[in-house]
Amino acid sequence: MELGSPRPSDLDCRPSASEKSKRKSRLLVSVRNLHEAQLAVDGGVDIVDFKEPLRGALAACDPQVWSGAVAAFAGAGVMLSAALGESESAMQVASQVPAEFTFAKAGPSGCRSGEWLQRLWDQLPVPESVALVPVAYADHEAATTITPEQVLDAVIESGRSRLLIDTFVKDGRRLPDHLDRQRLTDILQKAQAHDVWVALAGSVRLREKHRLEREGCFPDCWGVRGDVCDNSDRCGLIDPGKISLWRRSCRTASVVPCEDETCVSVLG
Ligand SMILES: O=C[C@H](O)COP(=O)(O)O
Repeated sequence: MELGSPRPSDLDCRPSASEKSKRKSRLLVSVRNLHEAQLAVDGGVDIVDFKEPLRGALAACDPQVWSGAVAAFAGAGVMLSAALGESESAMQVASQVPAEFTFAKAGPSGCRSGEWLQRLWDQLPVPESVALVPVAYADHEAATTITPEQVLDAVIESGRSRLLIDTFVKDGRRLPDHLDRQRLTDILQKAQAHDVWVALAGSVRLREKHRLEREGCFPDCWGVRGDVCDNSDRCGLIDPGKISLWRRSCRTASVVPCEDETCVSVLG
């Protein structure tokens, strides 16, 4: 069953065995410096995303790290991404994103309407070659902004083609604590119907990825930081072994072939 087609029941929403093999997602890992970026590249991630976890959900790294990344990884077969921070700080650093980067992500904090957000996206001075990735927060109230559904509508209305859903407050609560399966699948279905590429993030653990996939949530990309760090501390050190587990999960089976959490936890 394609995500854009009607779903007769929750049970039918689960993909068949043949569909499972087609469900592969990109893997984005957020790093804070070039050393961590090298670990991510060595671990085979698709997108290396630069952000400083100590300063918030989507805080930018020093632009010197961005230029160092171009020198180190251009031609390494990996896409580079920059977190720009929230609306106002994003405006200040957007023009410094290297043209060699593939993506730049801007947070919606304080933007209280779709029009407001669209104005922000239009005004951000990212280089033309860099795709702006609008961000929605699952816990939007904490960021004084609109819901992920409303952000998706603004993305569609503005003719943009990407959306990252993340969490604003990193307090242990995770994406599914704010957005239930029904809302997530509805968002993904609508996005797919409008050719919008969606990345899901927000303190997601590997076992939750597996569970969400069993429930029919198949984003184009999964974004992680905390779950690939020692002790799942997003400000801690990156663990290459955890990157491998995520990479294997994203590149091979999107859905683990069992239903119980014990089995999932072996993989996750
Ligand atoms: O863009 C994705 C985020 O970096 C995810 O970070 P997190 O897993 O610590 O919430």
